[in-house]
Amino acid sequence: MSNSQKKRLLQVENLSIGFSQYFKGTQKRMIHPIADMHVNIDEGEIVAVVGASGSGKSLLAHAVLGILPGNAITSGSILYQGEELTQKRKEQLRGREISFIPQSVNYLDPLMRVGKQVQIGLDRTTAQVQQDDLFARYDLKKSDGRLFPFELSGGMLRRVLFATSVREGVKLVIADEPTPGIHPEALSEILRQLKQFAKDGAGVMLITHDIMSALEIADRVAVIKDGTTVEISDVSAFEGQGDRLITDYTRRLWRALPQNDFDLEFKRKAEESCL
Ligand SMILES: Nc1ncnc2c1ncn2[C@@H]1O[C@H](COP(=O)(O)OP(=O)(O)OP(=O)(O)O)[C@@H](O)[C@H]1O
Ligand code: NI
Repeated sequence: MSNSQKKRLLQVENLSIGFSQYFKGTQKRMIHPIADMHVNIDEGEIVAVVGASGSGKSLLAHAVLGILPGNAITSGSILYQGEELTQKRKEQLRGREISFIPQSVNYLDPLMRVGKQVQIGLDRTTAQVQQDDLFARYDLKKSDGRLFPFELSGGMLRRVLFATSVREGVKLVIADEPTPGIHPEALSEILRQLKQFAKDGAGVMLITHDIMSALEIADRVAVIKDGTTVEISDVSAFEGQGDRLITDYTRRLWRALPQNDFDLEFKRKAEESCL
């Protein structure tokens, strides 16, 4: 897709998420893991969301999908195709136009055969053929479809999760850590599939710890720290010593990658300058 055709698909502004919690039995308090988070995704664009564990990446995804727990209180705005994404609209779009590849295999139904789970949302008459096709694509045996989740390995379950997200007419794909525990061929298949979603015009939010994979396929990278967006940069800024990156935090993240083997003096100076 050329730039001139690209349209804004998702726009998250000033997102804050708090939880009311009981402590000491009866007293109530609020915690605010997310404050003033923002991110936007255009049609045909892959935006990677990276950040430390607990920084709020999954909560961002869950807020867009409308699957936050009941005690969550959110503020800010989430626009999808220029219109406010209300809870009702989230529920209508989820699993259809907006597809979710969850972080945990616990999202699968433990009591349903995995083949049936992959068929959810598919046209009845062609569901079996499509399932066979998806299983082949993700290196699963046809007979695996008759198994229950507990009978599959972690890597196989992740591939089943991926298969549940591939639907015709998908416009926004939210993939939360889709790659851990996946062997290299399946990893490149998953990255290829995410790229294909984007090529077909969908927007992709790729949440990951795997910055190298993210840089391989993403157009832009949003860096999240302590529940806030610290930077959104073009992937091209992740080169050399990261001089084109905006924040020291992101520069440090980039320089800390194993292949960016800068000399120690440089690392020390970089660290001092961010303290
Ligand atoms: N239901 C909840 N109630 C209270 N706090 C929560 C709840 N869910 C998440 N949090 C807190 O919000 C913060 C962000 O959590 P989140 O799951 O979004 O992190 P993450 O960036 O996805 O981490 P990881 O990379 O480990 O998956 C964490 O500190 C977490 O403890
Ligand atoms: Ni997470």
